[in-house]
Order: sequence, then structure tokens, then C-alpha cells
Amino acid sequence: MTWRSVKECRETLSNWAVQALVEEAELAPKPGLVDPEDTGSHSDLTFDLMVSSANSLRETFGLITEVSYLREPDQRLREEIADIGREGEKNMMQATGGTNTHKGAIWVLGLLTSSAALNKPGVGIKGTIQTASKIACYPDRYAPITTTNGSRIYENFGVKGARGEAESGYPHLINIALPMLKESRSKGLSEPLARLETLVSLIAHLDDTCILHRGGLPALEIAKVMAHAVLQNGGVSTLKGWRKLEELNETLLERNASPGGSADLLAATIFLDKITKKDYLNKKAMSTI
Ligand SMILES: CC(C)(COP(=O)(O)OP(=O)(O)OC[C@H]1O[C@@H](n2cnc3c(N)ncnc32)[C@H](O[C@H]2O[C@H](COP(=O)(O)OP(=O)(O)OP(=O)(O)O)[C@@H](O)[C@H]2O)[C@@H]1O)[C@@H](O)C(=O)NCCC(=O)NCCS
Ligand SMILES: Nc1ncnc2[nH]cnc12
Repeated sequence: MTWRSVKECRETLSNWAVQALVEEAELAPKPGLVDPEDTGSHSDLTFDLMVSSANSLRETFGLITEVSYLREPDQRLREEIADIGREGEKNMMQATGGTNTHKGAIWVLGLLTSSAALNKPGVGIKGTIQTASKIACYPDRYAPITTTNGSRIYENFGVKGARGEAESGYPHLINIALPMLKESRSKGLSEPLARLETLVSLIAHLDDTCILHRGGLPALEIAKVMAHAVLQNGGVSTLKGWRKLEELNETLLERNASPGGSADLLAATIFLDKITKKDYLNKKAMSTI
């Protein structure tokens, strides 16, 4: 199977990337994060701003898809998408009036849309992740030398965050989020509950530099312990698990901490789920070769 045209590939993948971000924002109640019910630990964000930010990135994902279309992953491609990604960060900042909503999401979904465009449809989730990781491993030779929240965290705690996650092959997507989404669905959870359980399992395991940057090591440790408690008490579909989820939310709010990296990986999970749906693989717009 292949795409009928670069236009079809671009429109399909960029729509799914934006949709994944909107669906992540829509999911409620997310602990510490922005959703339609509240703004979590963020005083400078709203749900509408998250949606505007997501929509401002359609062009970024579209351009990444276009330059990646049926190419090989190599150093030149890495540099081309880095340029587009940085431009995307500027567009996002313009759309939000200067608040960082989706930097981590641009990174992960940029790599995944690039990978999905250079592979043929049907390569599957693992193949898509492997290529995304391969692209991330090429050096970003023209990156401006600046201090970021991530670089400070690396200096202080040795935690590699979003970059490390990509370079090591997205272990939290492969080993935590995707299996949890599958398991929760097979237990009969509704789609929103299955996604919420997936988010909680990410918070329980990920070294989220957004939490670290805002609340330090104690916040990261307590967030992980409390997210584990949600799962150990039956998960979000049980009364006891739900109570633990509320406690996790209260603790994150008290510490002004936000699991933004986990939210980005949830959006990546939703995107990967879309690219393996049967209706996409069998879509009549796709020609079989
Ligand atoms: C390689 C880059 C990711 C840049 O790396 P760097 O280390 O400089 O990263 P950060 O600036 O810290 O941003 C990384 C964002 O990734 C999310 N994240 C955190 N932990 C993880 C994790 N373990 N795994 C995966 N993803 C993770 C997180 O994003 C979310 O939180 C953001 C808000 O957080 P923060 O910036 O800390 O801001 P605030 O809390 O609001 O604090 P203040 O700044 O206001 O004080 C939000 O954006 C969420 O998305 C991290 O923030 C990569 O970005 C890069 O190199 N880009 C260049 C272009 C490129 O190469 N592109 C190629 C593909 S497009
Ligand atoms: N829903 C959300 N709230 C706050 N930060 C985020 N980063 C990515 N998604 C987010």
C-alpha cells in the first residue's frame, strides 16, 4: 500500500496530528493539565488557547510531512525538519501570546509525522516509532545554543527528558502507554476512561521535565507514587481509583506542577492509534501496489 499523492499524505497526517492534540486537550478531568473543565496548574492557559495552539501547528506538521514523503531518514532530513519544527514553535508562541503550550508535542508529533510520511502506510506502530527515533538520533547541528528548561534539568538532575525519550526509541510509548490503552479498552472501559488510564500510567513512569522544572524532584516523586496509587486501587473506572485520581490532581495543583510531557506522549499515543486503524489502511483513497 502507498499514498496516492504527497497531498493526500500531507493532509491526512497533519489532520491526525492536530486532531490528536485536540483530543488530548478535550480529555477531562486530567490531573494538573488544561482541559475543558479547568486550567490545572496553568494560570496563563485556557482550553481555547490549547485548541488554537493545536490548530496553529497544522502547517508545521504538513510541511514536515511534505519534506519527508517517501524519503530515507538521514542527516539532511533531520536538519530540514528541525528548521520547520523551530518555525512551528514560533507560530505556536504567536498563537498563544507567548505561552509554551506544545513544545514537547511539536517534537514528538513532528518526528512521528515525518516517520509516517517516509514509511508506507501499514508499517505499523513499532516501525513508525523506530524510524522516528532514528531521525532523532542524528545530531541537530544548527540548533541555537540556548538554555532551555530541558537543558537546565539535564544539568541539575541528569534527566534527558523529551530528547532522551526519542533517542532511546520511545520506551514509554512502547512499554507503557500503548499496552495500557489496549488493556483498558479490552477491560471494557469507555474511550475517555481508557485514555485517562493511559495518561495516569504515563505519569506513574515518566521522568517528566515539566513536573521537575516546576516542582523539583519531590514533585516528580510524589506524582509518580500517587499515579501508581490510582492504578493499584483499580484504576480510573473504580470509585477508589477515581478518589486517588482526585488526590493526584490536588497534589499537582498544590505544587503548581503539570505533567506536560505525559500529555504530549498521550497525544502521540492517540496519533499512533489513528495511523493503525483499519479504515485508514483500507481507505479507498489509498492505492495498493
Ligand atoms: C529536543 C527538544 C525536545 C528540545 O529539548 P529541550 O531539552 O531543550 O526541551 P524543553 O525545552 O524542556 O522542552 C521539551 C518538552 O518536552 C515535554 N517533555 C517533558 N518531559 C518529557 C519526557 N520525559 N518525554 C517526552 N516529552 C517530555 C515537555 O513539553 C510539555 O510541557 C511543556 C511546558 O513545559 P515547560 O517548557 O517546562 O514550560 P512551563 O511549565 O510552562 O514553564 P515556563 O517555561 O513557563 O517556566 C509544553 O510545551 C508541553 O508540550 C517539555 O517542555 C526539541 O524541542 C527540539 O530540539 N526542537 C528543535 C526543533 C526540532 O528538532 N524539531 C524536530 C521535530 S519537529
Ligand atoms: N492539556 C495540557 N495542559 C497543559 N500543558 C500541556 N502540554 C500538552 N498538553 C497540555
